[in-house]
Amino acid sequence: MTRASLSAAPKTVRVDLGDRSYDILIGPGLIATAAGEIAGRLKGRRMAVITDEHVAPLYLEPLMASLKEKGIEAVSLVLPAGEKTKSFEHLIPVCEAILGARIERNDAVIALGGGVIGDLTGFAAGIARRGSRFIQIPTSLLAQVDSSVGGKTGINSPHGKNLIGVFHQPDLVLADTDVLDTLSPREFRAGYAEVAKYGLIDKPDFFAWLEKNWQAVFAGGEARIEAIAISCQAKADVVAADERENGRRALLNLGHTFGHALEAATQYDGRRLVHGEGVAIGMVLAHQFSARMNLASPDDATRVETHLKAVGLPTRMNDIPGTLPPAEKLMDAIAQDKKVKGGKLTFILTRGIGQSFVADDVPANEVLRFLEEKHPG
Ligand SMILES: NC(=O)c1ccc[n+]([C@@H]2O[C@H](COP(=O)([O-])OP(=O)(O)OC[C@H]3O[C@@H](n4cnc5c(N)ncnc54)[C@H](O)[C@@H]3O)[C@@H](O)[C@H]2O)c1
Ligand SMILES: O=C(O)C(=O)C[C@@H](O)[C@H](O)[C@H](O)COP(=O)(O)O
Ligand SMILES: [Zn+2]
Repeated sequence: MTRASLSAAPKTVRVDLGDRSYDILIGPGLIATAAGEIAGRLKGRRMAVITDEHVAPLYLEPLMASLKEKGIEAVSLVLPAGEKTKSFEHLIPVCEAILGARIERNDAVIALGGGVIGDLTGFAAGIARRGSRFIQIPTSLLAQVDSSVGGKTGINSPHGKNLIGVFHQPDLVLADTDVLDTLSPREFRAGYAEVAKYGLIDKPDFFAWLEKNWQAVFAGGEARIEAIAISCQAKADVVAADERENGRRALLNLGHTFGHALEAATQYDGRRLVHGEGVAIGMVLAHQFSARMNLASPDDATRVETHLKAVGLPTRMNDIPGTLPPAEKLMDAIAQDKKVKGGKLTFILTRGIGQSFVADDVPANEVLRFLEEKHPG
């Protein structure tokens, strides 16, 4: 079992994976004290920090100063920001930076950034020297509540999202909640979609709490920290129970089969659609499709859409700027989804708010007709 500590600051959520268990620390000021947390847990005194061009000017220097103060020798690599960085092109310099810095097995690779940097760096750490230690310092809301936890790493392909990668768990996650103040409102909203996802999977009370308190979560302070801790705890519980997605972990994919197809269809162009926005549209579609299959009430889909719209997220395919490829093309990306088994589609569907389930063998013709109806044309 995993458990969030109630009173301590920072809050700690433990991901319970036997001898690969690790802590997620959540709270203000953690970048400045990062080296203390790292040195207390890892023997190595050499690190490679990977970050992006937006995060580096804000947070790289304080992190490097903290490492230096504790006698940790570190190199850094700054990559372009955005989803297109999750590619073979950028994997190569990350691997070379790790090897060039002579990161040994007790040393570590640090991802300082959002989910793009976390997924790419985690993949490089997973393959360099057949597996190097890895620390996540997530700086976007999405990365703090989702991508930094659970060990899914990888890059995209024109064939689909995250199709190349490995499971490689971090040794530590440091979620400094102060850094969210510099995140753009659009990126904060995108991360919020993954927060709402935990409510829609199996926490109807949390979803209802978010409907009432989302403004406080956006404003910062205790409500925000609480929402992050609840999200991390939810993810930690699922990962501890099903690390490699043989069953229950697939629930974390709610909204993603549609969402990933839309990201691929927009060529991972963040000006049109970012991951969390795809998830928001995908979660509305998953609830609408469940209603169409007579599994849930259409009122639930309306409730989900109303809430996501209220926070300013896109909820329909026609909220995406530009032209989308036809529904048949979206089906090509859906057919590449990692949950497909024996050519049969698996979707996360729902019986109502917080009652999601894994549906195997979803008829492709029904999905196609549904997408044709919803497609902006
Ligand atoms: N591995 C997983 O389990 C998992 C889970 C969810 C999402 N993901 C992946 O995560 C990626 C999306 O992550 P994301 O939404 O963090 O995108 P991102 O990494 O592109 O970050 C969003 C933007 O915010 C900037 N940024 C990040 N932190 C900032 C800060 N504190 N201040 C100012 N700017 C900041 C970044 O430079 C970027 O421009 C997708 O590739 C998605 O597939 C992975
Ligand atoms: O951790 C998981 O498991 C998830 O599904 C979390 C998702 O939010 C995330 O976007 C993940 O990368 C999607 O996984 P994928 O296996 O469909 O690529
Ligand atoms: Zn996601």
